[in-house]
Amino acid sequence: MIVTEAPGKLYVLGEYAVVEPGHRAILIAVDRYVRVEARPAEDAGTLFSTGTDRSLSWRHSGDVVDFDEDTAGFYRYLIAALDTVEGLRREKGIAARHYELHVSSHLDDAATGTKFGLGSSGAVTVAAVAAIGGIYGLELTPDQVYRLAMIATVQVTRTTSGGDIAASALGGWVSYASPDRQWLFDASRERSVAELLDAPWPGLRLERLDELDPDGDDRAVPATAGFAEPGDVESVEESPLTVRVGWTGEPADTPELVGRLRKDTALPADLLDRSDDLVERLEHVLTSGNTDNVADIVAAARALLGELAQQRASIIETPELTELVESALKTGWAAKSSGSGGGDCGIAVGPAGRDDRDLERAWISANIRPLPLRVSPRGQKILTDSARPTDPRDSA
Ligand SMILES: Nc1ncnc2c1ncn2[C@@H]1O[C@H](COP(=O)(O)OP(=O)(O)O)[C@@H](O)[C@H]1O
Ligand SMILES: C[C@@](O)(CCOP(=O)(O)OP(=O)(O)O)CC(=O)O
Repeated sequence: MIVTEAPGKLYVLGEYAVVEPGHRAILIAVDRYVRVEARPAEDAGTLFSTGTDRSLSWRHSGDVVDFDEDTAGFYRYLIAALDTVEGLRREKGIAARHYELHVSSHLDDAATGTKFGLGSSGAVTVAAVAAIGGIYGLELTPDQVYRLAMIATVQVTRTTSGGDIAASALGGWVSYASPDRQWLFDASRERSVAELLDAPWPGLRLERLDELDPDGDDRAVPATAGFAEPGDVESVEESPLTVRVGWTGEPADTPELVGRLRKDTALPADLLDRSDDLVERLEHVLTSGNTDNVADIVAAARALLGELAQQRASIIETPELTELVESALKTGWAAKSSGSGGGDCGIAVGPAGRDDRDLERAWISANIRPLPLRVSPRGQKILTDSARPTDPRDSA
């Protein structure tokens, strides 16, 4: 059996701008994971998920994979991941196998099922790609897992920037510029998967910015707890910045918000340039360790999102998010909404090691729920690998 995990994500800077190909964002992977178990099967494979009561069977049929249901349903991301990695397997001349994929997502609140907006479709796709790659012994690099998951995702939607996939594949702090998804979709019809793993992708930039140890132990703080005690997280907090996450209690509808903000036209060029500039400045903070300008950078990013929302007569920072940001500012943290806004999460950013007790108190009294999330030092990863034959080409 192969077991993989892939972390959820949060946007730190550059959301919305990053939807335009070639424009940039910084994200963190967070220490909540989607888990996929891949188990060998005989004549047919099956997809299972804790997200639905239904399973879905599939089988190899000549050069294609046949699924027992329309590919547009709940399993669409898993189907696309399977099709993509099976395409690569076929190109490499590796014998086809059947397997079950069992998916469980731990990104949402286990007790209430509440969605925190940590990027479930991205993490599911990434974890599935890694698991199927594991079944066939493909030894995929994080960059290759990103690319395979992105090729899969553009078969489902070309709206998403793929920032969630980037953070989930690489882990830690990730600097990202989105590829041209229409180009990628068209290229995926004309070129082999193997070629697309090596080719330059217009717009794409993918880089991990921190030096956190991906093999280091994760902290053991129960997911239901409030903030971690100071000291609990020392082993993973070597980056110059630390992030705290607050939840407003309102899930957001990202496709609806992105649609409303982009309308039929791309975002204004000057706004995209200013956003890229802020991303570059934060990248410099992370690589230089000089945190002096963080408050200015985060405040400018917040203002820029406000400008964007105003221009498009929409709302990114809801009154609840304003509360979250202003209460954090009063305790000396930099803060902004994270991701599409309209509810969901906000983040507070400060130098690593900063005491967070005042912030936690301020958020609780402002009716904001502090989420016990930290930067995940690891991206997707194969945790157990007990099914793989020594040479996958030997098995049918
Ligand atoms: N546990 C899961 N198992 C399989 N697919 C999942 C799971 N969780 C989410 N997905 C897929 O991701 C889709 C949700 O994606 P989306 O609306 O983009 O949310 P998010 O913002 O969390 O990525 C679901 O409709 C489903 O297709
Ligand atoms: C607006 C965006 O740049 C960021 C949205 O990020 P969120 O964290 O809000 O959420 P999901 O994509 O729904 O997981 C859209 C994009 O990059 O695709």
